[in-house]
Amino acid sequence: MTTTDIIRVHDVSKRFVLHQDKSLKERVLNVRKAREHRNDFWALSNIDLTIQAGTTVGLVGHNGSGKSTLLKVIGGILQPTTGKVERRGRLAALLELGAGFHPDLTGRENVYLNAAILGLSREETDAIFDDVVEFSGIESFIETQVKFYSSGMYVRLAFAVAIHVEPDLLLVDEVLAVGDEPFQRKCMDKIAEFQSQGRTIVLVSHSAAQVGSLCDRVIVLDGGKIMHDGDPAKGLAILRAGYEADRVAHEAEAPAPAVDSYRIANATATFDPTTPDDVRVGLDVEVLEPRDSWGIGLSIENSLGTHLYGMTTFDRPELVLPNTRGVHHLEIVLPQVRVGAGTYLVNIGLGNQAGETFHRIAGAASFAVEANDFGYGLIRINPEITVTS
Ligand SMILES: Nc1ncnc2c1ncn2[C@@H]1O[C@H](COP(=O)(O)OP(=O)(O)OP(=O)(O)O)[C@@H](O)[C@H]1O
Repeated sequence: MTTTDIIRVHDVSKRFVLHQDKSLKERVLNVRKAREHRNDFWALSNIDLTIQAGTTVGLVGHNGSGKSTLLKVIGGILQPTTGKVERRGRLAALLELGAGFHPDLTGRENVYLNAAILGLSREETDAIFDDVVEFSGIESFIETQVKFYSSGMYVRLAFAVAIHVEPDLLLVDEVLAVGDEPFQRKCMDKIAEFQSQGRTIVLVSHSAAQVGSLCDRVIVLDGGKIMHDGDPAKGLAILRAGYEADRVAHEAEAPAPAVDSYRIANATATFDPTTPDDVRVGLDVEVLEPRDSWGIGLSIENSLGTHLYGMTTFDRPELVLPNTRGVHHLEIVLPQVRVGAGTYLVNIGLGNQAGETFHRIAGAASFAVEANDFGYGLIRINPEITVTS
């Protein structure tokens, strides 16, 4: 390790053994054959990485890609099957909900127990105790056994302890998502303060916004292997592309919707950064059986499923849509769609004002925004920066 390295993960693989025997009887009968019945599963394969002190690293990936396993291996909570992990400095980890807390002890007793595990003396814990309780915001429950805590209360107390023991390295799994919004904001402020103090943070998050704004490095895991290690915007783009591929595969499996009067025959969407930032949606609608009236609904979502925009033609009463049998081509231009880099889905539905749906295709078309103008995030901004004194 160089002096600035705080973690070094060297060729680490982690195998879990999944036993397939279902019943105790089967297990007793198969006691000799147990080895034949086990299924090895590699949750991590040949992971190499070095984390420098003072950096904030985000671990992202699909469910089951190995993020939590890697975080636990980094934290020494799980031993790798092969390879080794070197670590320096004081470590505080917020992993599974309730991990590190004894259910029969009170909040107060758990604070002392946790702090002791993290290397603090009784006097040192006395000195931080009031701040821990104040930060957690659960003063009135501090003498209650933690088995009676809600999941939010667990996380509040665990995070409060973790940040007050002055760790060099903070590991945070998805647990923070459990807290309510004001508490999450308070945690984010604290994490930002940690960053400014030069501490190291490794976090697992499903929130692209959180990772994009906090991390200076993103590691994308897929099937226990590193797919990307480095630039956060690129990492998040790779992750989104993966979600999009899954969605397309899922759509392909979905049964075709019932169609009676109107049908979406074709849909395309293109993004043109030169126009500037127009999204052009081309739509072929086949009128099979004309009704009194019909309209189009359109919405845009990102590949993490966040709904960004929606409209219907019913809100434009002056618009007259063709209503004779045959295929009609329409174009809907959405100007100035200043969304950040990523792939976006266009959902289209045909129906009437009474709420009847004739045909709807989720993800009827998609468009890609290649790059951000400057910085990163859900929207694209090109800031003007001037020095005024
Ligand atoms: N103790 C265990 N025994 C057996 N398999 C395990 C164990 N822990 C994790 N796994 C498996 O290892 C794989 C990786 O799990 P891990 O929890 O690291 O994924 P993750 O990326 O954090 O997922 P998520 O986003 O769902 O939290 C999963 O397939 C999981 O089922």
